[in-house]
Amino acid sequence: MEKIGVLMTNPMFNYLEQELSTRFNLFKLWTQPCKTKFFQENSSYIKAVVGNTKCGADAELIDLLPNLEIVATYSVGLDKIDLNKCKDKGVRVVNTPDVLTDDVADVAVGLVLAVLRRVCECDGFVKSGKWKNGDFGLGAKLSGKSVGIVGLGRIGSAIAKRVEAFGCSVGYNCRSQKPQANYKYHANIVDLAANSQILIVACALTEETHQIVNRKVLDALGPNGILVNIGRGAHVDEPELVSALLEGRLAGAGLDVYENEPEVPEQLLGLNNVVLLPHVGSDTEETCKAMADLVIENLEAHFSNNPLLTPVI
Ligand SMILES: O=CC(=O)O
Repeated sequence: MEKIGVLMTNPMFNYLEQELSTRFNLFKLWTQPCKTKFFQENSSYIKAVVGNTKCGADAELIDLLPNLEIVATYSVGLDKIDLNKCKDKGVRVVNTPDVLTDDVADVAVGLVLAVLRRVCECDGFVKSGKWKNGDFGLGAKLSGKSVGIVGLGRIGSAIAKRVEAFGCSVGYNCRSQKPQANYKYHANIVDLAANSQILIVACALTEETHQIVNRKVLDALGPNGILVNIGRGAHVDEPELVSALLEGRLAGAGLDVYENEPEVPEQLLGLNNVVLLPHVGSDTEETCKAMADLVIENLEAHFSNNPLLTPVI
């Protein structure tokens, strides 16, 4: 029987690429020298798209694929998929929730500690031999601080659990209050920021959450406040974040995500009170394998007419 056509939008984890190519007729979009010719010749064979946080399935791609049945993203975030278009066209959508929750929450706490305890600066201090000339300065304490979490979904809740273990008080902002959550709910993010020493962004990127962290929020967090973002770069008004840091209206930031990855605002590169990661929240061997397996299992379930494991649509 002819193998089902699957289009991968850009390079991902090698294991995923290999496993897909043993099961499906795998087309790698990034290897095609002429996209127009590629789609003219192959679009009718493609029944599935595998995307990720860099490139998913926008309206243009979906329209180019008349026999598309399913979009599987190798990510929990859905912001690179035109969900309305998928709904209209009856295209199923799956993502990789749960398996990455712990890793992303770990990175959020790692960023908080790295900023407060100046871990990267300390590392540079020792490696450059400066320690021989005198002691390193002081950091700030995490235990007992107030932490505000924007988005109390799977990842936000995992972060809350972790910072609770540090003796922190937890508040959160979400579209609606979570009846099960034992944390203080703030219907307004400015309110949450005003009552937090550390603000952690952990929500999904949607129209409503685009630049949810704006100047007002940063000013409410204040000159002793720390911002950590493990959601999406577009959650934060980046120029406002840069100004707040440069003008001392914010104490520091820990970022794993940026609006135009892999571009990072130039001014952030020279700041000691900022810790920058290259969008690696879920990038561990264990979790990437689990995410890849979930993509494959979802596709296999779909093409065998079995229920999807992690359906979005
Ligand atoms: O950013 C990572 C993801 O959405 O999985």
